[in-house]
Amino acid sequence: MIEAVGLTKRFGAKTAVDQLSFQVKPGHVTGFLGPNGSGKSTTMRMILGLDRPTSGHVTINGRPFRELPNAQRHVGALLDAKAVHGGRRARTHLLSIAQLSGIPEKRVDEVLAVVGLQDAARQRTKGFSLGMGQRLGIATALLGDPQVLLFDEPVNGLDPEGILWVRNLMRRLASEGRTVFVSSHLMSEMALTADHLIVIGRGRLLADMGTQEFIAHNSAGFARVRTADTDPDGWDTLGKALTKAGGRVLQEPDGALRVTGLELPRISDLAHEAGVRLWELSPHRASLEEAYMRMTQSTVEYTSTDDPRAELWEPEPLSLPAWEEDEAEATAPEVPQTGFFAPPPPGAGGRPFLMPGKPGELASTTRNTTPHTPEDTR
Ligand SMILES: Nc1ncnc2c1ncn2[C@@H]1O[C@H](COP(=O)(O)OP(=O)(O)OP(=O)(O)O)[C@@H](O)[C@H]1O
Repeated sequence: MIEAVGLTKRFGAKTAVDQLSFQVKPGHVTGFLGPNGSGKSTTMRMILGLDRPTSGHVTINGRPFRELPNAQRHVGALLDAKAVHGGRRARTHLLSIAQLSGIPEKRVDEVLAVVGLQDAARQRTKGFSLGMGQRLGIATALLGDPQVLLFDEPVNGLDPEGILWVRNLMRRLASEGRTVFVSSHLMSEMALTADHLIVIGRGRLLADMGTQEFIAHNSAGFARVRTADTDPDGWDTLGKALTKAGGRVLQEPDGALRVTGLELPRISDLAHEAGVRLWELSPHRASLEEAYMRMTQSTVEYTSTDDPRAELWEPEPLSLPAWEEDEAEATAPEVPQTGFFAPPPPGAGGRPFLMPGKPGELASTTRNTTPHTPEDTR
């Protein structure tokens, strides 16, 4: 297990890591997420004893890295795949590390086979592609058969087959009871690989929770409901029935209704009771990428003027049906409230979510400041 307590690192006036406390537990792939410059690499370097914390501490299986006897046997890490002597052959590179750590030579050939570099074993690494370098870095991390593994952007430069291989490798290592801590900017990949997430922004902890829980907490799903075109009044009848039942109803540009706050079976029952035929009733769940973008948006340091995130907080494009307008006038603040509406499907515009007030406090979506409930994610 990796445990950080109040971990802080300052470089002059710059606080790269700010009072971080978290645990990375064995048996899980824990994703480490954060925008560029948020302090991920600095945190990993402190875990590995390469940077000294300004305050706080971090331990691996109860000990600081520098106090671990024969650390290579306990901890394997890939921080920078390019940190290899280019004139060395891949096998020689691994053999030199193995010999320094008392690891038998046959293990070198084992890890070369695991990462699929047997045929390149005698090539000099300066001729390696980005993907081959990543594979060699992963082989180096696995060399001591360690219980704790750290990977900083392990899928950088890998082709789709390589990405799938890394995903399966991480999951297998975790299923063997190892501690696997991996950073990546590829959200779709993280959603498939990590079962737990630690998210930081500007060096501070933003979230520490299961991947599915993170998505549920930081985005709201909704139901799309379309009434039969043959019944022109159907949407109005249904909208009123859903609103009366406590649902929040917005109208999509194509005439469908977007409903939050009601389960799909309940929407179906209400439509049936109102005598309205449905042509569509579908659940929409947010992606990890959307949840992550919403949570970290105000902690991003480097933003292009052409930032694709902009579409996540464009003015709400949906209209309020007539039966919602009275309620909106009574409850909506003069300045639109962040997190007030359910988010749109990815890429369709929407509003940002509330940011946590202090480190570790969850960003959550609220409607009229009511706490988020699991039902809201339907
Ligand atoms: N040796 C250093 N001296 C001064 N500042 C540093 C040093 N190392 C990191 N920083 C600063 O600390 C902050 C965090 O950097 P870090 O590399 O840890 O972020 P990161 O989350 O890994 O970013 P990325 O996703 O871009 O790799 C940045 O503002 C960076 O400029």
